Amino acid sequence: MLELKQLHTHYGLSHVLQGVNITVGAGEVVLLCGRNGVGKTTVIKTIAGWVAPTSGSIYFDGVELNGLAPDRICRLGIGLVPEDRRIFPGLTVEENIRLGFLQCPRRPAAQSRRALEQVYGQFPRLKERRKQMGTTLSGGEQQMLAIARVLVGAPKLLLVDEPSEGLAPIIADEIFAIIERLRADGITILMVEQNVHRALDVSSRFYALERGQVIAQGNAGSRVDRDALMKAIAV
Ligand SMILES: Nc1ncnc2c1ncn2[C@@H]1O[C@H](COP(=O)(O)OP(=O)(O)OP(=O)(O)O)[C@@H](O)[C@H]1O
Repeated sequence: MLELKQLHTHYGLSHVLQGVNITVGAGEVVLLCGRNGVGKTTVIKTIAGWVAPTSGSIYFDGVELNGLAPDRICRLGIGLVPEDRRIFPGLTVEENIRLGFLQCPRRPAAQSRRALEQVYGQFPRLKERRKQMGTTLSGGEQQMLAIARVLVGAPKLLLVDEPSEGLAPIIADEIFAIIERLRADGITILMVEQNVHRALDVSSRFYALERGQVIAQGNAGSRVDRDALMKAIAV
């Protein structure tokens, strides 16, 4: 579904991605991990078109994404849940979710009510709190809201950046359970996560980055591959 080939990205003179090769197959949850500042978020932002690559290519369902604007990439079926969640102040939970239709209108307007009911089915807590201001939700609920807002756009591929960041372990577990459910629903996910042990339990495969390059990759279900990963990133 997604293929990054020899991807290089710079911020000015800083050469952040140095030839990254990553593939994500339909229905997989792929974990991208590594130490702070190695370029994980930059991979996600480059795929979503927020940052332009200097060279290399990105193919999504056979379409080359390089040079496309973020809204075009979104319409092709790639949804990004950013690290900072970006809940809009002054808007209720439901209004925040509805922004997902505007941000990425892949669904005909007639289907939006159904899409809303569908995400409320997946996130009953958001339904209960639909009239509450989005910014007054707890951290875990705000993460759910950020995911729900992208899901109403019916993405084929979900990019999720550090979903458990700043959450208590028990709340982080809820978020990982959501990732697991989305995977069971057939949604393809590329996830950046620092909580490697927990993230591996809901992933199919993993890649580890170091200084802008892939230094380890393997199957999340393989004990040998997991041990090699832990050695490579020393967690
Ligand atoms: N807009 C920017 N301008 C200049 N440098 C940047 C910019 N964004 C990120 N960087 C730098 O690029 C490098 C990679 O950053 P990136 O956010 O991709 O890393 P990361 O692996 O996601 O880190 P973390 O785990 O801390 O979120 C870092 O050295 C960072 O300081």
